[in-house]
Amino acid sequence: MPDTPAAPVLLGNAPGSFPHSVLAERHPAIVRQVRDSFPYGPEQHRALDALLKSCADGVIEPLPAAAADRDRWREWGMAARTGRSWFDVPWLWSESHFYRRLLDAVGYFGPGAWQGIDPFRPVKLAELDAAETDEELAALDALEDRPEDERARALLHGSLWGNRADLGFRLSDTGAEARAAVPALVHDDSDALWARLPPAGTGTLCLVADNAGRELIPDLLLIAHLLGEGRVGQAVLHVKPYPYYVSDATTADVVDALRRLTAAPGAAARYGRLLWTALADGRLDVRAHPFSCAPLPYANMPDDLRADFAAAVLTIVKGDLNYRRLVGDRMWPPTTPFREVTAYWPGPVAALRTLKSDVVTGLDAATETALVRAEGQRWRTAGTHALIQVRTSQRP
Ligand SMILES: O=P(O)(O)OC[C@@]1(O)O[C@H](CO)[C@@H](O)[C@@H]1O
Repeated sequence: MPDTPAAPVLLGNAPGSFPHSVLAERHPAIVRQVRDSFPYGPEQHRALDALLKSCADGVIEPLPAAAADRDRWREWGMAARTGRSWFDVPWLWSESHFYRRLLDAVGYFGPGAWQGIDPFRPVKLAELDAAETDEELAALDALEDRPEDERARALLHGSLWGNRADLGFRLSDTGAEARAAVPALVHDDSDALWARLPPAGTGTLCLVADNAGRELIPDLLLIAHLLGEGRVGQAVLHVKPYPYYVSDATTADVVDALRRLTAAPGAAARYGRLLWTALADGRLDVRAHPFSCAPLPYANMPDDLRADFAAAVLTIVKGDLNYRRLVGDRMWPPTTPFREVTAYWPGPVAALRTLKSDVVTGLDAATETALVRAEGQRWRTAGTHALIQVRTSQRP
């Protein structure tokens, strides 16, 4: 980032700030929801109590000696954070570590009978089964006789706005779903995105998924369209290796979404079958890299992941958290050029995101002024605005 001095890293220690509210209010609400979702035993209830206490007024403890991922967390900066308040370390690190601890508390990492049981599965499934999902799938039928580029654009916007379907966000902001979205994007590089995905394209698309359910379904539909219409030869879907940020997609969620598609009537089932076949013949691959749950920005990504993204004609990075990791979780002035903060990314990259946290880059000054005039700073976190940002050249 040659011309861009680094902005301050976001911490959670300022009462009244959005990061502080996530640590002080959203995390306890998540613990309550998880506790109510399963008939956990006394050991798990005790561990959840201890986690609540630690998050409120305790410090970050070392991982258990037997934890299989101790070395990984050491590489991810565990030593420097151990013994410090959850509020005083980088917010991204603190949040990410919270999910690691929550899974530990409910026995997800085992050994034992609860090993591998996703504590968020009931809320994810409820969303997948909702009537709104039926309506969204039925709407695909009306698209079928539209020209290809019109379908492509509709599916891109479906994937973008699907990012509002974020269960963690809704838990701490109960009015979020009812609030009307503002359809005009705060930044729209979609022409540059389509230029990377021309008809008769043979390259590989990477899509770094965010939420399961009503976000993952439109992501899968977009992938199906691009494969089916020959805009890409292959696609790689990056998901989380374990449950994360409540509704983030794992491989199990991909399977649930595909089953939902193939069981639906009409066009939805055709998209589902296309994807099922593409998985079988290798045109679609699902990866769950450990770094996808790392508490760090993507600038720290390991070489194997870097090679994946370098080989893609385009990587689409979905959602708010991935955006924070893409540009660095910093309080950038909103007019900081997106191409500069993503200059480290090894290939062309596109961000599709609804705005649900303070971090934003790449806006023009007039847009920022108009947003502030209309909403103060609320536009950054309300989840009502969205953006499509693309950086195609390697260097700014
Ligand atoms: O990545 P997503 O699902 O779009 O949003 C993630 C989110 O709900 O969680 C974080 C705060 O916990 C913020 O980045 C944002 O509010």
